[in-house]
Amino acid sequence: MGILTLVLGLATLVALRLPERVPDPAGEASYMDGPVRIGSLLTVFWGIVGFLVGVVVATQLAFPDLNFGPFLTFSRLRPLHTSAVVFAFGGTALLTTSFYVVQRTCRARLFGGDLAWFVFWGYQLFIVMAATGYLLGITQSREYAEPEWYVDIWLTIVWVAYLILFLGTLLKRREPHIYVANWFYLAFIVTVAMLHVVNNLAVPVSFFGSRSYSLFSGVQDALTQWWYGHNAVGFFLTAGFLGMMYYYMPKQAERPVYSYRLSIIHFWSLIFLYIWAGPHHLHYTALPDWAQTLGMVFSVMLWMPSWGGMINGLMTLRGAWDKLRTDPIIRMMVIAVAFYGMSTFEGPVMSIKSVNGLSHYTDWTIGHVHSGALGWVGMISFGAVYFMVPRLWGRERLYSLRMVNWHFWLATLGIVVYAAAMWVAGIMQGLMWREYDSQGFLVYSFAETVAAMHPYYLMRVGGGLLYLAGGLVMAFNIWMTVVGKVRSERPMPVSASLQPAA
Ligand code: HEM
Ligand code: HEM
Ligand SMILES: [Cu+2]
Repeated sequence: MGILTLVLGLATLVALRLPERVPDPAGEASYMDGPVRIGSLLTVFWGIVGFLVGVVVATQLAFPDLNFGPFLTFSRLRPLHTSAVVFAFGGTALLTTSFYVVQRTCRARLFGGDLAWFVFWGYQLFIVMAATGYLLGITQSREYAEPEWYVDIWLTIVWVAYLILFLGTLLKRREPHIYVANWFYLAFIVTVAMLHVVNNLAVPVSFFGSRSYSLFSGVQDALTQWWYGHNAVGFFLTAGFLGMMYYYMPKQAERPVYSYRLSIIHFWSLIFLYIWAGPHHLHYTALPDWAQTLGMVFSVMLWMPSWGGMINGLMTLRGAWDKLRTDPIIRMMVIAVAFYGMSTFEGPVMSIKSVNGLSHYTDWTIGHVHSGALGWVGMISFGAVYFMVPRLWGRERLYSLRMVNWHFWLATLGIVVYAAAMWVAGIMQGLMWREYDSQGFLVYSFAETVAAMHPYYLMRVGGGLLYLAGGLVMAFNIWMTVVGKVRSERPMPVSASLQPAA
């Protein structure tokens, strides 16, 4: 609350002292790209912060002595990691790209003038309030919704403003058609608003204290949390990023979307199915059996639209596959879509009750999370930033394409190491927990299964470091592009078949 007061106070002072604004010479005719520029840079910044904290928590799991209390224990740094990557990195990427995409596909300036600045900085303030709370030990202990009531109220205000901004821009569009990317962004904004409000219904203990009590209890509470948690994956980590895919992939490939009809089917089936699948997080709990089965069935059905979307993305490259050799940005987008396909195949498999009986509580889940997170969410965002930055600063091209290539390989290698280590660790863990001897006694104590994880946790630290290194290469490349440098380097190889005949 102190931070909120301080920031709002300072902002008021700045606003009061600001000289009379010179109206933008291009006025309504131009796009509002100020928040998009800062957002592109902050996406990179938050990415690196989030990956760094990820490497720290991964190292703490391998070496528990590295828990330095009370501020830097695993328990406080873990939500710092998840919020930094999902909400700070992913959220800033979503806000930024949605501002960019909606203006261009509607041929309209963002609605509401400075409203966009309020939404942008208001969201950044939310991130800072949430993160400082975690380190101080303030949490309502709901996964992916840890911030307490005072932060939740602030986010609600910002989010409603975001919805008004987005809808307003759609309404004043000068393009008869609403491009499909905007449907995905809109679904993301509307659903996240609903999820956020319901999941955070709580009564504060006092006006000046941070503590509150949830309106729900028992199994209803669990179901509310996982209705939220699962759809946070579906609408925050999936729908919004699909909006990105549907705009930036065709742009970078210079090809139209493979099938517009498929994209509409993809959209409606995805949003209809996702909302029912939450109970797959609560298999074999006190949740009624029918609800668990319902969650499982809808999860398995989700495989279809997910792959429809993946195929639509990949097939956009038809006739342009050679670009995979010459354009590392396209390569980044393709691997993103491939990981989207992989994690949306793995998810339905894990939602089957008998499989979940093995995978639940194990590192298999963590591997699944990160193939979606590092592979899909991370890579598609990197691709979008690489696409936007030269255009936003009026540069002819990025500082270095070869560095994009380095980033691509470092990140891909990092994901593969991370995911492979977690699959082996997770399945081993699950099998060790259920290993009985001929007399019916458990073969392994829990501590033994923890010790068996050590080598895999070390491998994960290695994978995380590679991914982080890729992020640093990107930060350097983006910065050099912004300051206007162009690296003199050999161009990326052109495939032999495309070489002009001598
Ligand atoms: C350098 C890269 C990264 C590393 C080393 C890393 C490491 C970790 C570690 C060690 C955990 C805790 C696992 C546990 O409690 O057993 C974790 C959890 C998590 N991470 Fe990451 N992470 C990275 C990047 C990301 C990214 C980019 C995202 C999302 C966009 C992400 C999303 C998550 C989520 C959602 C969880 C919670 C998973 C669960 O509770 O099932 N991580 N990460
Ligand atoms: C068709 C799509 C998908 C289905 C059906 C699905 C299904 C599942 C299942 C069954 C679990 C394990 C629940 C448990 O045992 O606790 C899970 C966990 C998770 N999945 Fe997925 N998944 C899908 C796609 C994705 C994607 C694309 C991402 C990321 C971008 C993702 C992120 C997560 C996260 C963060 C968790 C961990 C939740 C937690 O326990 O903290 N999922 N998913
Ligand atoms: Cu789920």
